[in-house]
Amino acid sequence: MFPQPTDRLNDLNPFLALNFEPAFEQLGDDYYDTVAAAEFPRHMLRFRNDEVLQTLGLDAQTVTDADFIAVFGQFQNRQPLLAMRYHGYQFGEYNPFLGDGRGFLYGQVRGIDGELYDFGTKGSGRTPYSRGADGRLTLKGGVREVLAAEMLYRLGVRTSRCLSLVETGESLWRGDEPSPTRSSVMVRFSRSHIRFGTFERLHYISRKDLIQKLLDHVVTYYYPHLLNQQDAYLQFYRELVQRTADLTAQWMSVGFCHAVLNTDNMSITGESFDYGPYAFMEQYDPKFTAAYFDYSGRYAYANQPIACLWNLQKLQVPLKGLIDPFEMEAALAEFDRQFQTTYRERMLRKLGFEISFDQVSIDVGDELLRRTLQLLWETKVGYHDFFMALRQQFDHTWREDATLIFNQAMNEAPPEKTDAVNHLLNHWREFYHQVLNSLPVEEMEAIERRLRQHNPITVILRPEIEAVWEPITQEDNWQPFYELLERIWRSVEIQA
Ligand SMILES: Nc1ncnc2c1ncn2[C@@H]1O[C@H](COP(=O)(O)OP(=O)(O)OP(=O)(O)O)[C@@H](O)[C@H]1O
Ligand SMILES: [Mg+2]
Repeated sequence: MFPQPTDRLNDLNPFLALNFEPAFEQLGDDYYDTVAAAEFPRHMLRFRNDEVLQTLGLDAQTVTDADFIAVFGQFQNRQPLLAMRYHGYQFGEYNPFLGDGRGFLYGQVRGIDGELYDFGTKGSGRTPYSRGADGRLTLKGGVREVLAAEMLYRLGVRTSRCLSLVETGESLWRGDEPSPTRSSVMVRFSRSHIRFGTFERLHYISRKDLIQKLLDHVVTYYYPHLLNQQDAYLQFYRELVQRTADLTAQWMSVGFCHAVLNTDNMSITGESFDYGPYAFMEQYDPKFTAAYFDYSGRYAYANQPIACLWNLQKLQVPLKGLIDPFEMEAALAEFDRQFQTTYRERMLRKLGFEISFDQVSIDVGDELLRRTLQLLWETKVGYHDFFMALRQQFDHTWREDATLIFNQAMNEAPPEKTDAVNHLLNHWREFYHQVLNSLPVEEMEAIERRLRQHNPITVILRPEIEAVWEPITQEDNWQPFYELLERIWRSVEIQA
């Protein structure tokens, strides 16, 4: 049933014919260990990301499933495979025993956009950093990461994506999944796997020379516009602060809780990756915590900005021999403003509006946002349900008559809450009505369009994910998973 790898020669397998650029490899072996991939008993391609193939300049029609398996399941004909070395702060504690313990950097290539990308594996076998663990990824873990990355990508979050997921035919034992459970190997397509923790390790081993070399590498490959500029290192840090603040705002606006914001899961490109125990929150709840082992709520939904800020502050330690610490602090002080600006902008788009001098002012926008969050909090209406309802029910008549706003929704609050809820809702309606009326009538179309672009009609709350996992685990039925992916891809209208 499953295609098996053929003997296509290197130059016939489109992946092996790509022009690999050994950027990280050229840094030298202070930064990685050369490792071998595990040999798996079986290879079943469960997911291939044909959209990513486009970024690679490949025509999906010419890439067979067997090509995927040969390269991203069997790891044929490619060396060296590099287990990257890194440390990290995990839940606030420094851990010097990390590193790619179940993955490696398979290779790096330029996309047709001119950017350098990593193929990084997860679940590809043991390495010197496996610490007694099996080096494997559960199939469910792989499925969850595919879904998160595709959903976030669609919602305009700067994220890595999964290029492939191959089921590998082994039985794994895990404390957090009914075991034995199935195994997989995933290949991630990412801007970079250099983590904050990659720098932290070099500081820990007191190698300022290696820190500088890595910093030069990061600027050259990921911040090339800063090359030859004065203070390029400081500007890199400043831009990373900005990108990370933007990323945090992107997560928050889409109701996403990453759950494991350790410094080994923070990319120096400001891209989001490593989707383990993440969750999209059902109802607006600042304290919502996704990882069952996060007892203190350190990485709760609303703590994400402070957690990322803390991580950026920790990154100053390895950088401080090369960048003025006062300047870094000043750059970090911009985090909050950047976060607020992006969060406000994204949330107002979800409400249909654009902040600008001839549209909605910052003050009005902030007031609308405050009232919206209060309404969500008090009514406990689903976070995504609310915005989905806004998208689906929005009508031009709302501009004429405030009582028509949401007249089909949110009448289902528990009886004891009805009065308070109605009161809040009425206030919200009036304010929304006022904002609509402050704009020219021609804006109504644009508002409708924004609502379609920023509010997904499909979300992947835990029940949705479990609903596709059940048929896979019960009867090896992958259809619901593929259907969910289709719905994710169609969940928002793509901006022209
Ligand atoms: N099953 C495993 N076998 C070996 N090492 C593991 C395993 N699971 C996790 N690790 C190691 O534990 C640390 C934290 O793992 P985490 O769950 O954050 O994901 P990951 O494996 O790091 O992958 P990535 O961060 O690239 O998504 C890493 O050093 C990782 O390599
Ligand atoms: Mg990780």
